[in-house]
Amino acid sequence: MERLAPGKVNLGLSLLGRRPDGYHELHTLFAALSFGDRLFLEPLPQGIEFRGRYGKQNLAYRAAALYLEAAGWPGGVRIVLEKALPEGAGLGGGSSDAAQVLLALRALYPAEVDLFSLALALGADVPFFLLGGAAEARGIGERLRPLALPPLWVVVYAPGVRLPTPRVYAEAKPHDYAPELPVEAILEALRRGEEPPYWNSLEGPAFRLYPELKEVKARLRALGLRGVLMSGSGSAFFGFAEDEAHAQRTAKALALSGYARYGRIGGEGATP
Ligand SMILES: C[C@](O)(CO)[C@H](O)COP(=O)(O)OP(=O)(O)OC[C@H]1O[C@@H](n2ccc(N)nc2=O)[C@H](O)[C@@H]1O
Ligand SMILES: Nc1ncnc2c1ncn2[C@@H]1O[C@H](COP(=O)(O)OP(=O)(O)OP(=O)(O)O)[C@@H](O)[C@H]1O
Repeated sequence: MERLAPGKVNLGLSLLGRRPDGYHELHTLFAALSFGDRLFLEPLPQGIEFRGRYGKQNLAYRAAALYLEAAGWPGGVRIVLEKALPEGAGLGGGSSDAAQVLLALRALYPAEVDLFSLALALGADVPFFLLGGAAEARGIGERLRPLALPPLWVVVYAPGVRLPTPRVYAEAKPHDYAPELPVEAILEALRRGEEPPYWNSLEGPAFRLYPELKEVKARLRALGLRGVLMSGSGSAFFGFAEDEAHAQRTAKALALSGYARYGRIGGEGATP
């Protein structure tokens, strides 16, 4: 069984405040990309064979162990993970891999298991990837409301800066907190091809840690992309191109200095 584990971008991310448990209350819009990692899974009589980095620490491996244990299933699975998304870039790579493993194992070994709870235990971004497409998220990212997005050409660029998510959140200060995102105004601007009125509250902490990221954002704007924003906890940025030719040209120019890809979000073609 082969599955695409799509990446994601956050079409706006507002930090509403800090919770007693140390996590931050979020308001964000997730959008799955049309590209991502690839997973190959096949059933085994027992045990988990995993081929990919980090071994048993890999989120894909951990998702398999969690599901098989929760389902109480003696069977096992062989997983080969083919990474295509840059790690620690804010594109949800590991989270998406984990969600796809949960979905694949439920297909291989159906059981009365609360996939959503297993996903949330693996990470704040994992529940979204059980849905795919686009969704408004609250809480730490687990309270989801599906959204309909117009089809858009998106360019994603990650400079070679690895930004660990916990480090960026740890750097967030109360002056980085912001109100809720204007969801309807954002969707309307995206539909009209205008500059969306969104922001990412984690840019402040990320730019304090790595000031050179400000230049990255300015460069993507100078290339004519619209709605340029850092995704998640970074260091990846994204922006919208006028059409496929513009997206292709821009990704090509950016590929000379880091990870750059173009693809689609929204419309019916967003999720595989
Ligand atoms: C930045 C985003 O990617 C936006 O989509 C997510 O909020 C982060 O999701 P994630 O990478 O799955 O994050 P997790 O692995 O669950 O958490 C990593 C660390 O980020 C911090 N964290 C995460 C989510 C959140 N709402 N508040 C937080 O403060 C916590 O310190 C946590 O220990
Ligand atoms: N399958 C995986 N793919 C990538 N990283 C993984 C995986 N499993 C564990 N990791 C570890 O988790 C860290 C975060 O992975 P991930 O790629 O999800 O970060 P991210 O792109 O910033 O995601 P997010 O947007 O959720 O913060 C990596 O730096 C790596 O150390």
